[in-house]
Amino acid sequence: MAESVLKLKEVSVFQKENLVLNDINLEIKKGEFIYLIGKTGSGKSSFMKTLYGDLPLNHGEGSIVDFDLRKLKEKDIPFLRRKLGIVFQDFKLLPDRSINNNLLFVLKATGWKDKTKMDTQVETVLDKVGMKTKGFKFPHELSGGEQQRIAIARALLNDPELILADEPTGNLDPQTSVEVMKVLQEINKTGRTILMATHDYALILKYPSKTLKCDGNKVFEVVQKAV
Ligand SMILES: Nc1ncnc2c1ncn2[C@@H]1O[C@H](COP(=O)(O)OP(=O)(O)OP(=O)(O)O)[C@@H](O)[C@H]1O
Repeated sequence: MAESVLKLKEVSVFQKENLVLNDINLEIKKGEFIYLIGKTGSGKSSFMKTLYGDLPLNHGEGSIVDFDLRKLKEKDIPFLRRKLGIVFQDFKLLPDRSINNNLLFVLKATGWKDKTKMDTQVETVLDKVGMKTKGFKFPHELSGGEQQRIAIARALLNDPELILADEPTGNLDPQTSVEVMKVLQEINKTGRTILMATHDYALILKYPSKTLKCDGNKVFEVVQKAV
């Protein structure tokens, strides 16, 4: 049996005092690719934020990549984030430095010291997203799709056990979305677990996979109908 990378039991998600999601019971196993869908405001981002420690888990039990979310302290959050790869809709690259330096910055911030190993790791992750030749460029010199590939490369730097992608194709045109999706699929094929929040039903139809839905304060699995 594959080991679990995320387990939630009777979890409630709050934004301040407002209940967003209630009674979530969920297990994600190593190697799965899971979509999280739901209308605007249904709680997808709040759910993701609870998983990476941006919102506290005060109700229910949750473990993610060996961290107990209920016991998570402020000081644990950087260590949790090192085991997660997080990808956002707006790529969040640092505009004042090259792609290589964006990636080196993250490695330094997460405790890497050996320059040769750092350079090799930067090259490895850029290669994984098909951007090996673009490291010298600045973010504004890249297209949206290319910037998102770099953001995915950045998420891979510390070899994460779970990738949380919140609307990674939200700012991209349909064709570019498919290209970014292919990159995520490749990464999943190498054994990494991915949870991806999306509005993009065309992508889900093209790349069917287990799908969770946020609706009416609940999170539940939906079965995709053949079309
Ligand atoms: N920082 C915040 N403070 C208070 N309430 C918030 C905050 N962020 C979101 N909410 C509320 O929490 C609920 C869920 O929002 P959330 O952003 O999680 O939804 P979503 O499904 O990710 O939406 P979208 O698809 O538009 O990104 C909404 O009612 C929203 O108004």
